[in-house]
Amino acid sequence: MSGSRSAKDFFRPLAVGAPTPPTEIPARPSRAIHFFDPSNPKMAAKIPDMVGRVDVLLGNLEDAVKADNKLAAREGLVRIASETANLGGQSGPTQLWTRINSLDSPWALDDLTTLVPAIGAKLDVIMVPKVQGAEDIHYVDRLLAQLEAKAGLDRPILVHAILETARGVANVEEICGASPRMQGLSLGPADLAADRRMKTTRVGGGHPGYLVRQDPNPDQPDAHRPTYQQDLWHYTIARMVDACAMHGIYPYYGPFGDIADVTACEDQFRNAFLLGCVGTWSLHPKQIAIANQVFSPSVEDVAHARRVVAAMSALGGDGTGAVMLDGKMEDDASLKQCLVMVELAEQLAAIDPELKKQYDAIAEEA
Ligand SMILES: CC(=O)SCCNC(=O)CCNC(=O)[C@H](O)C(C)(C)COP(=O)(O)OP(=O)(O)OC[C@H]1O[C@@H](n2cnc3c(N)ncnc32)[C@H](O)[C@@H]1OP(=O)(O)O
Ligand SMILES: O=CC(=O)O
Ligand SMILES: [Mg+2]
Repeated sequence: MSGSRSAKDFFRPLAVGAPTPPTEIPARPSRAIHFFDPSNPKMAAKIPDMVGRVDVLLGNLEDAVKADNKLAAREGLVRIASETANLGGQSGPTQLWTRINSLDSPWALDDLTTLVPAIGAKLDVIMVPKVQGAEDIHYVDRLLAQLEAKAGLDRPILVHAILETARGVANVEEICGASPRMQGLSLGPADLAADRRMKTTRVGGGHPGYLVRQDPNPDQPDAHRPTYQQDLWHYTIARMVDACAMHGIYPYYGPFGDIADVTACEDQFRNAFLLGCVGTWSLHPKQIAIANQVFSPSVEDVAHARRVVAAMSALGGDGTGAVMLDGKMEDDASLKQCLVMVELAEQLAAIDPELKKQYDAIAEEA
């Protein structure tokens, strides 16, 4: 919770007539947040067909959009949101998000004052880049409340922060708790690497130089010593996951810029999934399928999780006690992990008919 507001005020609207802030952030499937540049006619043309096939479509207005195209991107997003059926809003199969320009840029204010009146009812989440601390969220929070009140919106637009500065990482817990609108965090490995003065030149992913080497064998000092590449982003993602879990919001991996390396992309996404992230960014259409697959629990894991839930239910259903399953001890702690899997599988099955078929098939086999 914000340090500057009392508990009773935290969930009051920040402007007269603005919608009431949410007390809980719903767990809507968001395995892939697919980025597109609304000023790029080829990308824009593909958006209607992507509705229903990707969990989130994000009209990007920030980095990767040329300065000369900033206005066209903003206007393009308004047009796409207005003309595309079933996109955004609470009931659509595909959420509509945007990434506005950074708050110190010449464009951020116009991004918000244009988008909220024009397409506020369809916009689910606004992603704010380069968030440094709670003060950035407080600024967006108040401005959104004013704009929502003026536009007569009845549902608050949620806010998502990109963690991509050293100060942002240092302030991660206060950013997550700065507003009841906070929906989640994404890792921004490219800007974060630059801000930290890391010696990398990539957009996310690993680096072959970041490794540990096996100790020498005293009996064979000249023998080959294998090396093991380490994950540059483990520390930051782990901090994000804890900060988000503590505040009841959702962590995401960010961009993986090596579009051609689908194998390493899948590995990076899976590390984030296993650590607790709920989704990732997709920069190119071919990353959508990778994200959807990685951020959906496997049928084997869901089958196992259901067996643990059934075994613990047979014990009385209150979570107490322990059972042996396939030689392994299961108790309340493993039951809770299994419930995370089962609940996620149910949420995804509700929006993904192909996945539903796979999960249903294993239920019938069991
Ligand atoms: C560090 C950060 O901030 S990351 C976030 C910001 N970056 C982005 O948002 C990048 C978004 N993606 C892109 O700009 C592009 O995918 C690029 C530049 C990486 C590659 O683009 P291309 O060289 O055109 O890729 P490619 O030729 O494989 O594209 C195939 C088709 O998919 C389209 N396409 C490519 N990316 C996308 C996308 N993100 N959404 C929709 N369509 C896309 C292309 O327009 C092309 O269409 P066509 O068949 O009608 O010609
Ligand atoms: O915006 C994303 C990043 O990695 O920087
Ligand atoms: Mg960035």
